[in-house]
Amino acid sequence: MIQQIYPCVPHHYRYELNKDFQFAAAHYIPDEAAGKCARLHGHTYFANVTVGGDQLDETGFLVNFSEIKKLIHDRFDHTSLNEHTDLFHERSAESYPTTENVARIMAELVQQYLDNKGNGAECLQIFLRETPTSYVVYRPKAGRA
Ligand SMILES: Nc1nc2c(c(=O)[nH]1)N=C([C@H](O)[C@H](O)COP(=O)(O)OP(=O)(O)OP(=O)(O)O)CN2
Ligand SMILES: [Zn+2]
Repeated sequence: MIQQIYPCVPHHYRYELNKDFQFAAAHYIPDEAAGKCARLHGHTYFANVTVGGDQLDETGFLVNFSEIKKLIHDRFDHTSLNEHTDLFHERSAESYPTTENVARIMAELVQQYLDNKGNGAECLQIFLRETPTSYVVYRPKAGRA
């Protein structure tokens, strides 16, 4: 089972939920500067999604753990990230499937789901490990005034 200490995100919500899961995916970074990563290769990504909120739903959930996993896992597992052209493309570096961009897009997908759910929950952090030695932490609200 995935067991790891993740960085804490500061917030004032009463509830904080975390969901760990993994997915296997291929990708390449479409830029020669990426070196060996410009060639198609694969990873088992390990993800931790952090959601905060004050209001539970009628089931007593902030959000169903399994829905958080499904949102990302069902979409990306055993796929090539570069083929998700609705999310990733080669026209700008902000849309290359780098760990940073994958983490940000995961946060956006989770937040869209939470917005539709309607109990004010918020995606606070994505921890995304691409290799045993490389990971990114993305916090949607960090850097805002
Ligand atoms: N800032 C980023 N740097 C790199 C990314 C990235 O997404 N963001 N991606 C890659 C490659 O895709 C690669 O899969 C990961 O690179 P790296 O950590 O160098 O992988 P190694 O397993 O070779 O690492 P070692 O610790 O040297 O074994 C590259 N950079
Ligand atoms: Zn890679």
